[in-house]
Amino acid sequence: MADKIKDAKIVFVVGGPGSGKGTQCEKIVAKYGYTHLSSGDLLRAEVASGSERGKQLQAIMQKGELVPLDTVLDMIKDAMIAKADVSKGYLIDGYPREVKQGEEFEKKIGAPALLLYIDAKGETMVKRLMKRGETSGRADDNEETIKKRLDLYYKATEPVIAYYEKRGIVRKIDSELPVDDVFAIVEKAIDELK
Ligand SMILES: Nc1ncnc2c1ncn2[C@H]1C[C@H](O)[C@@H](COP(=O)(O)OP(=O)(O)O)O1
Ligand SMILES: [Mg+2]
Repeated sequence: MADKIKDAKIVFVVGGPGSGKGTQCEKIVAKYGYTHLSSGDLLRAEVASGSERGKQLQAIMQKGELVPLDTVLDMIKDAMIAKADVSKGYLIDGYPREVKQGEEFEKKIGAPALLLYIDAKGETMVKRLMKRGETSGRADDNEETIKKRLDLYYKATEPVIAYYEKRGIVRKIDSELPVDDVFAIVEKAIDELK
């Protein structure tokens, strides 16, 4: 079953909370026809379903912690397989959150062709998240949880970037710029893939 997605282009989209991953992914989908899979959105959908698993996930996410690796990976894999016939490529947004998650992804699914590192300053991310929190309805867009998410990002996720830098597939994107200027840099990185 995983054979179907073995040859697909896989792009990891990594960056801190509020750095602009979702914003850029939306634009990539519109221009390139990629499938956007946000691990956070998949998890929040599970929470919204009201299932028992959803309730456990909500408790973890509300604390700003990482949910168990196998749970996220299974959800991503199922979503990838569901789109295998129509997808030009996959944007894996918000995953891997830690090096171990990247290793498991490659074992069970495949290797990424590119890692887009969406880079913004800590203070910029906090500002954007506080603003997003006014309308997002996300339980984790509040000051206390934002701080925890940022700490965890620096501790667990930045090593992910270093790990893939050694493989030469990281493209760092300056996400301090206005959205369209950020996208101009993103486009170059995607175009190089062809
Ligand atoms: N380059 C940019 N300039 C200004 N605001 C931006 C931006 N990119 C994203 N935003 C806004 C949109 C959202 O309200 C908020 C967080 O963006 P997001 O795409 O939801 O981030 P992420 O998915 O990385 O958490 O910041
Ligand atoms: Mg997002």
